Amino acid sequence: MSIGLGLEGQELKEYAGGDDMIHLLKINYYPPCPCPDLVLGVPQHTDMSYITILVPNEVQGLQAFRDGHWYDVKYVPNALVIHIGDQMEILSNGKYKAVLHRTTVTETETRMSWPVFIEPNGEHVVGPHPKLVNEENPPKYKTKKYKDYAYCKLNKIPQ
Ligand SMILES: O=C(O)CCC(=O)C(=O)O
Ligand SMILES: [Fe+2]
Repeated sequence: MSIGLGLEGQELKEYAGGDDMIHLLKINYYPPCPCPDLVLGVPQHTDMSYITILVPNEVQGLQAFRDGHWYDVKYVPNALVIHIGDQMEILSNGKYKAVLHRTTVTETETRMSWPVFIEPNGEHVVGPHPKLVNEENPPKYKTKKYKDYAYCKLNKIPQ
């Protein structure tokens, strides 16, 4: 991903916090629902992380939004799903876009997923990488501590 932005191989990871980055495992459990058309498992959102590495069980349910449509993210046995999250969008000054996604439920089957959110520690300051901004490409995002970003996002306060 670093090379994709024209940086050296390790530069993005180093600026993102290197080995101080946090790996946060969440376990999602979506039981069967009698009215699957009326509810969502998780409402639409982007993840706050840099990236999310997700292992789903075999029950279809994850959807991603693109060009005005929701698309099923097809279950592929033994494959990992990688989401780009908000911090990666910020770090790349908007070149990589955080993916809007949601989950549906079914009437008969239990879905589970195990996302690992790779994110900065709370004190880490995140903003567009200095090598990706200049006069023609001014920063599109504020630079702030991750804990302050998370506070605003969770409390729906503008960033
Ligand atoms: O269950 C899934 O596939 C996605 C869950 C999710 O988006 C989340 O926990 O942030
Ligand atoms: Fe998510």
